[in-house]
Amino acid sequence: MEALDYHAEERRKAEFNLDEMKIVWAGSRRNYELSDRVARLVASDPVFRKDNRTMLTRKDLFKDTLRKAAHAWKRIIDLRLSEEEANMLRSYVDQPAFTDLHWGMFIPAIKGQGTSEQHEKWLPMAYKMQIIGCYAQTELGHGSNVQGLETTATFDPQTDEFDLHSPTLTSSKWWPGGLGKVSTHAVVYARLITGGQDHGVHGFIVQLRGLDDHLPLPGITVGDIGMKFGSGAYNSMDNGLLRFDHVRIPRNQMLMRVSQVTREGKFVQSDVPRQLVYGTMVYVRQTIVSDASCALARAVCIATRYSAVRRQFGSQNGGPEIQVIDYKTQQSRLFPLLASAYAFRFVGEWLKWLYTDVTQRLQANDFSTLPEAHACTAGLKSMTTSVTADAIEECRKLCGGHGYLSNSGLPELFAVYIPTCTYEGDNVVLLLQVARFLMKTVSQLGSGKKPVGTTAYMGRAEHLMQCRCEVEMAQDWLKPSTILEAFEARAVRMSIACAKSLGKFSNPEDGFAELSPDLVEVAIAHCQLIVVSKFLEKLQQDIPGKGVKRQLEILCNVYALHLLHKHLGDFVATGCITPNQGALANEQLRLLYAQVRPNAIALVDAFNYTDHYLGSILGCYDGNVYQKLYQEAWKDPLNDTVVPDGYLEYLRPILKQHIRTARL
Ligand SMILES: CCCCCCCCCCCCCCC/C=C/C(=O)SCCNC(=O)CCNC(=O)[C@H](O)C(C)(C)COP(=O)(O)OP(=O)(O)OC[C@H]1O[C@@H](n2cnc3c(N)ncnc32)[C@H](O)[C@@H]1OP(=O)(O)O
Ligand SMILES: Cc1cc2nc3c(=O)[nH]c(=O)nc-3n(C[C@H](O)[C@H](O)[C@H](O)COP(=O)(O)OP(=O)(O)OC[C@H]3O[C@@H](n4cnc5c(N)ncnc54)[C@H](O)[C@@H]3O)c2cc1C
Repeated sequence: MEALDYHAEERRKAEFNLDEMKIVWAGSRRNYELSDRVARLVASDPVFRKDNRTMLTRKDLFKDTLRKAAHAWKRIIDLRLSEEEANMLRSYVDQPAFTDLHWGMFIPAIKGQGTSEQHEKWLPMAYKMQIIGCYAQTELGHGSNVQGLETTATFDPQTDEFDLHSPTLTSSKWWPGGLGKVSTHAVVYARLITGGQDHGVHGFIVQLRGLDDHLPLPGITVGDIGMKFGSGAYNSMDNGLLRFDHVRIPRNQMLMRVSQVTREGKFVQSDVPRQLVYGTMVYVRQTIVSDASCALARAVCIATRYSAVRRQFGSQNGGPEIQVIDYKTQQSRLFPLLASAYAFRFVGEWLKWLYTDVTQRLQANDFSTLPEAHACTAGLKSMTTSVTADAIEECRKLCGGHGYLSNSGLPELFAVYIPTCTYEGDNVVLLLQVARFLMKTVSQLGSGKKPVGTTAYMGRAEHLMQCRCEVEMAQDWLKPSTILEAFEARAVRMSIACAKSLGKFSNPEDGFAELSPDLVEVAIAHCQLIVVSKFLEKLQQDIPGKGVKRQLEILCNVYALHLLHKHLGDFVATGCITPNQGALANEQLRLLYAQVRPNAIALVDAFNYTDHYLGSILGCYDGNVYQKLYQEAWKDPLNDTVVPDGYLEYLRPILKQHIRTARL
């Protein structure tokens, strides 16, 4: 018997080839096939079940995470999965674990900052998981200000060793994932001291626990920092604390690609810029942008499918009520998020390319694009994660009361997702880095140095400062060049206005501090321009499949025009558009929502998420929401007994007292 599909009618309405859209979303046919196969593999494996994890105690959740990680590793070995497939498998297991840090930061830190001898020694053990590592940078007293870290690594020429020490309480390492209970090793960031001189923060490979007994090595105090936000969620991770009491490590465990310490204790700074010590963060920030599109797509998929099932008001002659997805307010809240998921997907693809390019250049000692890579990864990480975190909460509200149920999947997704706005760099701190980069670019405009890459538009500042938007009718807003010019003009005008205001301060740092809220806005305008322009560039490509390109054009316009509507104040205040042109953009936006509507379910089907990965009754593929909610309610442990525990001690005495009082 064919399973019932409550979304069948919605799926029939789609005006594009879904299979081709799935390939666009995955990036290529090969990616699609790999990811589809691995997602199904995980979904069909009972060990990877996750429907009960919010009910587990912290200890049980942690053990469950260890069990899943061990099983995942066994599957990876048994099936001889490639590195790419293994990464996919871990992400579909969908439970934050120490392995995220081992593969995602420990190994990349050694690869990026180690010498070839260090690669040869450490990477084979790490790849085989004979050692497990984490990334120990943040301290109790300092996270954002990396130069303010206090842990010291003092070179002792007598023994050819570094002495790792935590001189104060605030120098305790605090937060590193995987550190609390699992890691045998860490890349530790500490101030390098040789001959009494402080050379700033560098990375060191430090063994923390015995490989036979897992006990902390002498001089090391290590443990978990405690429960975090939400139930389940990020509590599967052992974020840890760590203190060193004069722990000795050999000299060759300092990561020495950027700087070296010789046998005599001489500090040698190579040609490589010191910022490469921050390279692992740049790598991870880049991956976070692609992950943002996945998390956003997940929330949007749940809210869209549920909005098509849910009906409220408007029944005519006893007929069905209106699907909430047909309310214009629902569409105006939901469809921009759907469009943002696609937009972040494409900018993530582009950022991956940029990162690969900069890595190849660095290997050839070309450091010219490093500032641009830093600004793009910092800015886009910040913008996409802030939008996604807010969007997950918006999707919860879009699902009404049932969105607040744990089994909607949204509370846990929110709890797991929100720290991305903080880790790998607080989002405001990162936007201020982008603003610095933009102010530097503006200050060089008259010097003959042509801005390149994502700031190339600033080279056309003269035109962009005085151009007038030519929109006369709503449909004029559909011209890519019109949209692009409006976003470029807004970004350049905001940058130049801020640069002028900065110029009024005698001390530029004072000016930067004073104007920082405006500078953050400037950075956001620049990042939004990057996302819009990369979406438009994507549309220049040959995109096969009936109606696929057309749908992407609609989504691109929704993305750009909803931003224009949201930030109308910026656009109008900088004189890029008139208030009337703003109103026309809004009119066009409403027309676009009507075009998205029949395709909405198919557009979220294109994410190709299994029900296992989505983990949401509201978002399940077949839309059989009510029956599943009803069945699920009875599985709650509170319903194991008809009369709850505690009735006799606490409820009955009150009730009885009530009866006595009533009798009086
Ligand atoms: C429902 C279930 C779902 C389950 C999902 C499961 C999956 C979960 C996966 C989770 C895995 C992810 C785990 C994440 C773990 C998190 C890890 C961390 O957080 S690690 C710690 C991260 N820490 C930070 O990011 C710290 C932020 N601070 C900094 O980066 C820096 O201190 C600073 C950039 C803010 C300032 O640095 P400073 O040296 O003081 O720089 P200046 O401002 O003085 O700038 C000097 C100069 O350098 C340039 N610069 C700065 N940074 C970089 C860089 N990274 N690359 C290149 N250049 C850089 C800067 O622009 C300046 O340039 P100049 O030309 O001189 O102006
Ligand atoms: C779940 C999670 C996992 C983590 N995993 C790791 C890990 O594996 N390894 C690791 O080393 N670290 C890890 N961290 C730590 C993380 O990287 C830091 O918390 C992060 O970099 C922010 O630093 P902070 O906590 O010092 O925030 P703070 O800098 O103290 O921020 C507090 C507030 O001050 C503001 N602020 C700070 N500086 C400025 C400024 N210059 N201008 C304006 N405003 C400012 C911020 O915007 C924020 O509002 C993790 C954190 C979390 C939450």
